[in-house]
Amino acid sequence: MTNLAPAVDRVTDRIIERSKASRAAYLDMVRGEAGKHSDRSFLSCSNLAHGFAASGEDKGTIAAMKAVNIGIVTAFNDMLSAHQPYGRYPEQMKLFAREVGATAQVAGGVPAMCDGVTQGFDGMELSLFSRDTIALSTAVALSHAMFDGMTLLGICDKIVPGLVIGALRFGHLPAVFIPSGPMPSGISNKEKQKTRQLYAEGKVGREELLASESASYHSAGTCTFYGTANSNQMMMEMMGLHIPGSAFVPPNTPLRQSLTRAATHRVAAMTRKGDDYRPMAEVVDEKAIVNAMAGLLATGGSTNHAIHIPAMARAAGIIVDWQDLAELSAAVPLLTRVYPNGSGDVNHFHAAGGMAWVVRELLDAGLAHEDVLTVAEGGMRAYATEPTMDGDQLTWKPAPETSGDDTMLRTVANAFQPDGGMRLVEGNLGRATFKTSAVEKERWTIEAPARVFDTQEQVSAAFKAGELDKDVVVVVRFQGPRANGMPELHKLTPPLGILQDRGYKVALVTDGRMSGASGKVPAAIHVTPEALPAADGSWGPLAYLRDGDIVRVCAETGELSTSADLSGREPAPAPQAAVGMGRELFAMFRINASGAEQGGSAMLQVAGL
Ligand SMILES: O=C(O)[C@H](O)[C@@H](O)[C@H](O)[C@H](O)COP(=O)(O)O
Ligand code: SF4
Repeated sequence: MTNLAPAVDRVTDRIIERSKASRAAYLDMVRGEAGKHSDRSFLSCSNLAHGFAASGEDKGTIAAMKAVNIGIVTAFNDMLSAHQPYGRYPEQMKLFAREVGATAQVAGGVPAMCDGVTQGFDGMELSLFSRDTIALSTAVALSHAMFDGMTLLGICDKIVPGLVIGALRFGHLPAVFIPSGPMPSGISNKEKQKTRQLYAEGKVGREELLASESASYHSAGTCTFYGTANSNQMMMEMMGLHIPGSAFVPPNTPLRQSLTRAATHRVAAMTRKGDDYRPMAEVVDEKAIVNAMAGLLATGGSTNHAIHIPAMARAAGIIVDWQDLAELSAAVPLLTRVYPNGSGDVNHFHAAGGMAWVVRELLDAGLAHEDVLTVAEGGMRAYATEPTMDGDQLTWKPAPETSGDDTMLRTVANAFQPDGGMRLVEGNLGRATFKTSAVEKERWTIEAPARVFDTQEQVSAAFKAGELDKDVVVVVRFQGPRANGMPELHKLTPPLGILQDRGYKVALVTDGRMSGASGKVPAAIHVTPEALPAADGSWGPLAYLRDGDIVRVCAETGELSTSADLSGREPAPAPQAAVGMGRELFAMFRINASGAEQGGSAMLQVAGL
């Protein structure tokens, strides 16, 4: 085993030390649950009868209490192309479970928002808190306590983080996450972006735009850009919660079905009923969280994980912050360029060597922990292999020795950037995330007069009126968790990209989020503290900014500041909380939300996690 890189060792030790009390409390809770609820023997006859009444041919097996019963938590719906294949999974998984003398039941469903459907509209203001809604729904499903193990069916943005958070609170059970795979590649992302910019300039109409979008997002499976959904799949590999190499195998293929079968069999083999008990609580430890961060940085993954990783970690009693991420980013090189960080998509990435390549490179360079418990036998090294069919047998082969495409996938020794895709920028405007992997290096430093907006619609109107045709730092505030649920402002990418293409120096500064698919335009996002006043009445610095203030964003020096003297200024009036599209129902999530760096969660904050 390779010696760990000093930064990985240092950050891991710091996280372990910082988390000592909270991690011990978490593991005590889990051990207590394992004693009380690790199978259904504590349930009453009436509870049990209700629990297996509709289980058909599995009833006798479940009632006999001897066989493993697997709980399936599913995020199936027709809205997410990535989740649509899940509709048929439970029936298949019941067959697979019976193959090993086990049973499976759908414990419950969880909601799933497609950020692509809600992007740019009111529904996007529910997106971040849909993660916690998913965690709560996962707990409701598993609270039936009929299960010896659990399988989680979810892929996209807030769904995997929500499932991880919810399942961790049942961490006495073994867990395997089961993806469905990316859709076949459509038109190139560059073509898609070009048509979008032409539409934003009024040079093509909705008909051409819809044709282009539909040629990109064209069938079942995960969208193929490397956004939050596919960053989730990378993380599940890095955390050892997938069957190795499951992340990017296409849907509706024999290999995909074999991986789903293997996942079902694997959960059945890891319960307390057998001799290889692997509770999720022990798989997701500090080293697994560091491995997830290392994978995120090495692949230029979604900035949303600067928020979700702290939240998932807290659910396991582990406290991480943006300084941890920044120090790892300085040590973990960028090994991949997948759109929006390059031109190829996840199908090309998978074909070029994929996650097996990334894991091998990170392990061999000591940039990820090898001595971790995973759901696979063989620990983290097993994830440096890729699954394939040998006849009808599922088998694994080592990652390729040479990259299938070195414009997309490289070794540590020949990385695209010596550091990871994400930087911390901070100063008198707060702390923020800056994704360097998707922005040309000459745009990492922008200093220009600010134009300050309270909504993304105001930005679009100013763009259309030609008011932004100059060097400008576009500030969009009151977009934080407590203000309006911290929506993604991804619709700003085309107009700001046009300004950039016109030769202007442009940057975005916001307490909101961007899509994992956002790129091209330098952006300091997740600004914390957010503009809206905290519970103690203190306003975030963005609330005091005015048009014309000089703002400097610099990913090289890690700076986010203004030369304006904000002292003595009155804050801008905060917008009223919106109603409609269900947003009023999420007021309790907004009022109690923690800052983005702590995970942006009312649920975790109020639970004291
Ligand atoms: O974080 C993400 O990855 C995004 O939320 C993504 O899931 C969303 O669907 C984008 O909006 C897709 O990009 P387009 O909107 O450009 O299609
Ligand atoms: S990747 Fe984004 S747009 Fe695609 S299905 Fe998932 S949530 Fe929807």
